[in-house]
Amino acid sequence: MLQVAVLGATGSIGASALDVIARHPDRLRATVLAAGQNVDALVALCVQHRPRHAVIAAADGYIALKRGLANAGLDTVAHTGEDALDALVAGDTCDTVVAAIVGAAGLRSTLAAARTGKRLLLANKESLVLAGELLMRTAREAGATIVPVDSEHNAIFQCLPDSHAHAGLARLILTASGGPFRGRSRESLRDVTPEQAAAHPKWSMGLKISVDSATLMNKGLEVIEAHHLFDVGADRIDVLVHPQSLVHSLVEFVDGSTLAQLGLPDMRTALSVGFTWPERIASGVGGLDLLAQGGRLDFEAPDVGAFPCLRLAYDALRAGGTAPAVLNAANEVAVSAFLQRRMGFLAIPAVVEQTLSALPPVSAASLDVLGDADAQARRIAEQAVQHLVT
Ligand SMILES: NC(=O)C1=CN([C@@H]2O[C@H](COP(=O)(O)OP(=O)(O)OC[C@H]3O[C@@H](n4cnc5c(N)ncnc54)[C@H](OP(=O)(O)O)[C@@H]3O)[C@@H](O)[C@H]2O)C=CC1
Ligand SMILES: CC(=O)[C@@H](O)[C@H](O)COP(=O)(O)O
Ligand SMILES: [Mn+2]
Repeated sequence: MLQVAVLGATGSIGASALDVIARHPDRLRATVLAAGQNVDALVALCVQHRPRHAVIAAADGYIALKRGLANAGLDTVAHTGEDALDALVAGDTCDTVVAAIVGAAGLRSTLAAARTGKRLLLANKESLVLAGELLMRTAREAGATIVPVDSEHNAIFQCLPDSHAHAGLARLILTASGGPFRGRSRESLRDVTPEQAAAHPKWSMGLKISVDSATLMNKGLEVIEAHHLFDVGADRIDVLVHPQSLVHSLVEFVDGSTLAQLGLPDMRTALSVGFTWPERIASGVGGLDLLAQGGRLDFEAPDVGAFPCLRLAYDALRAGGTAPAVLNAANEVAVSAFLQRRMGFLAIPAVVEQTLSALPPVSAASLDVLGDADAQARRIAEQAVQHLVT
């Protein structure tokens, strides 16, 4: 029986992970559920899944969580704070961790899982963008198994089963849906609303990643994520827009073969792979009927003129050091300001670019250096937001 900690349980990935877990009561059990601030949703999940521990990040939610669990007649133990979460992730109530907290807030618990050699189903791409070398080294040294569950990286993972395949690798091709604004000019995006930006054409996801998909920053973060996961340089990672979102990514080999993984756009497939790979279990996702899906697979080049975030991410990866951490932090500030209607959609790449220019990269030697870069970038990006709106 795999004992699973689901971090970000109240989110979109959390829901998909818990759906797969509930389908396999003989093999999978949710023992730890963690969320940010949504106490009611966390208690409801505890009623359904009966974990041993529930963690709410926001300290002011602790009493309500404790009371909610008691009122529901559960013996689930309530916790709050990052130290408590780290201890649970590292402890023996779980052997498998679904890392699905959104943003840099997920780094600490992701690292705690890696440090203690757990099976890590990694959705929280920001932790790899921020501290990829450190996270991969930590996992390697501790013997942790990282299974990427970001759909593109999960596809590549399935196409690269062993070191022989890796040795013959020519390039990775990440597919992108193009987001809700595919085909539009840069100027036409000036007044788009958060609702329009968050309306992803193919995937049902949290707000932050949906906006990232609309700017193509999601694909930029994924290029950096792929670099760390598969140890491939920026020059051998390409992006291809594929509006049907049925081909989840491709791997080209030196002999001219290209392998791809296809399936309906539903994260339960990638999560199922993560739980039991190399064995496959039912995920609840049906098979892919290509004719029913329209009978065609289209591909086009990304438009980096209209969507400069993709170029900024490649630049940050090539610059190295703390640049990806700065890119990530500035993007988190900018997306949040856009969602709060403090600035327009086109200001997102502007804030990221200004922050990157203000903070030249230094060697990302330690977690402290990366933490400082993240904090400085957030301050500078916030100033840029204020400057843009005044
Ligand atoms: N959704 C998807 O299909 C995909 C998502 N991903 C990645 O997975 C991650 C999660 O995405 P998604 O599920 O869409 O996001 P959601 O916004 O739907 O969910 C985010 C989750 O993180 C929790 N959370 C936020 N801040 C904290 C914190 N400080 N401590 C603990 N928990 C916190 C939220 O809790 P609360 O509800 O209480 O606020 C919620 O459970 C992101 O990194 C995203 O890029 C990758 C590929 C696909
Ligand atoms: C489901 C998933 O993995 C997302 O990251 C998805 O890829 C977003 O779609 P875009 O291709 O539009 O960024
Ligand atoms: Mn993805």
